[in-house]
Amino acid sequence: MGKVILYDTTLRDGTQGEGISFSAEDKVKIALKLDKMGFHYVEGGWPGSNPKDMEFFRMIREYNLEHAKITAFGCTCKPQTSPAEDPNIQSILEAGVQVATIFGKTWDFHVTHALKTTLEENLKMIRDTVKYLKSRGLEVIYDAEHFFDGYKSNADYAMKTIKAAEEAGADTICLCDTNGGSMPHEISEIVRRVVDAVQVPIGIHAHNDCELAVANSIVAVQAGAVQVQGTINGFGERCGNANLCSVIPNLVFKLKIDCMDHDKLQALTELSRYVSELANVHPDNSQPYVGSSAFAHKGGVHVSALLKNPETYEHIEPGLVGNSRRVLVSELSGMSNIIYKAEELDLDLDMNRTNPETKKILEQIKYLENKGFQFEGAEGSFELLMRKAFNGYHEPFELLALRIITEKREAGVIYSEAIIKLKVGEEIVHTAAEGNGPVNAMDNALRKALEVFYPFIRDMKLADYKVRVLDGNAGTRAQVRVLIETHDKELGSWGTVGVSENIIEASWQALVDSLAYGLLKKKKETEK
Ligand SMILES: CC(=O)SCCNC(=O)CCNC(=O)[C@H](O)C(C)(C)COP(=O)(O)OP(=O)(O)OC[C@H]1O[C@@H](n2cnc3c(N)ncnc32)[C@H](O)[C@@H]1OP(=O)(O)O
Ligand SMILES: CC(=O)C(=O)O
Repeated sequence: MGKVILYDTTLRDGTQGEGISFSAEDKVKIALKLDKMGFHYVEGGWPGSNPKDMEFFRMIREYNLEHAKITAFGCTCKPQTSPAEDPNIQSILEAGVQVATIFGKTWDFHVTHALKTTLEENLKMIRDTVKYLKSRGLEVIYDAEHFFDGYKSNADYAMKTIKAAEEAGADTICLCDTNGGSMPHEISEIVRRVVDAVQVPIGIHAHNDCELAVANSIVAVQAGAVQVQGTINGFGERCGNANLCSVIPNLVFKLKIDCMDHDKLQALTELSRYVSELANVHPDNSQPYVGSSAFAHKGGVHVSALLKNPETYEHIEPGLVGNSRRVLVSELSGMSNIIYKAEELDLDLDMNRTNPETKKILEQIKYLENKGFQFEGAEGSFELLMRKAFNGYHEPFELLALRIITEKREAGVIYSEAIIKLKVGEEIVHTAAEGNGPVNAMDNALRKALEVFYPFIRDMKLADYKVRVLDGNAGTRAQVRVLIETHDKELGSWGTVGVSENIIEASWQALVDSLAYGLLKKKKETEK
């Protein structure tokens, strides 16, 4: 198998996914990234749909792209009209692109029930539209909407529609599994028949309604398709499109098909997270290849083998797609997890299987996890725990007393104040601070007391604060887990955890670890 052309439709079909929207500026940023990665086509949007998509086409013209051709999307002209008078087609010309992607109807049922026209008229619409855009000097990709459903319903008519596109001069015909309901064996067989019957290159555009969009894209390529359409992170209408973050490494590493340079593929994880960030959606941790759990190892048996050879539990080397290996520490850990983690964190601790402290700390982790702690997202608390167990750690401060008052005053305003007494070295600090709630007041008071000794904690910002009720049936008596993420410009981000039946106590534990770990990181940084 030779080369496969990558066609990204994140900016068009991707934005048809629920909750996904990009500004014109963000679309430009994504298009530039895709270009840099070596994507061959970037579908920028439907210029006839909305002013933002048209604005994208105006903005992207200012850039000289290295690899990608920008395509503008639209449908065939309306029944009984000509493309020259169809505003949707005219907007494609206005977009100033060199490539138009036009979708047309394949399925007889859609022609009669959605377009409400005749089968003959639909063929004319396809022919006229493709011919018109070709006559205006554009490369034309013809997306055969519902091709597989159409083929199953009336193969003869489905073939006539793509023949009409071919005869009118379409440069590529892309077969769409629009409703995402086809099985791999159907895709494979139908693509093979089409490839034998037409001369133009064939593409595949698969939706994920049966969780098969990636598999269907792969079998289509094996059956002769040479273009794959899909989106970053699988964003798209309903259940999404074929996820190119999976399709591409599958093609390159599993089928040895040339579609992206290996050095560019190393930016795939970053691309995936960048697109999620701009879409303002949380990255899907369990995404194959690029998710943060894709190479995260939790079970003790796995980690033990991994230490001997990573290939025992990894199908590829994570760095090939720019991802990295992670070892999680939890109640499912064995000593291998602890030893691996200590090495990864570069802890100068004498940690090995024969050292009884290693076993003790493993037991302590299991005990704490059983109580509701979770160290997977709290590497700060985990490292402090290990350091405390190995005796080389001195707490940077000690709590002597804490009092929090919450008062509801006139006009419904809630007010909180925390009064705190700490021992820092040999000194006693006694201070108070207000906040918009008890946790905020406690945070402010703790920082106020410590800033005198450690001024750099001003730069450590609370980036995230999550509370999870652990036993919902206990109502307001329930145990809660607080996870805090702290960020510092210089030191990066770290997570800490606290668990208690009292939300203030759980927050206190996580807050104390957050600052104590920040101080430890700072100390390590200055000693470097
Ligand atoms: C399979 C796909 O994902 S295709 C892409 C789908 N994406 C989108 O729909 C997002 C962008 N769409 C839009 O902004 C709007 O739908 C527009 C601007 C394109 C059209 O808006 P309106 O003119 O108000 O039409 P509306 O959205 O209500 O209906 C779609 C029309 O397109 C027609 N149509 C659908 N497919 C085709 C086709 N291949 N060729 C020609 N006309 C088509 C429908 O029959 C319908 O026309 P009708 O109102 O005369 O029945
Ligand atoms: C064209 C397209 O997006 C589809 O048929 O799914």
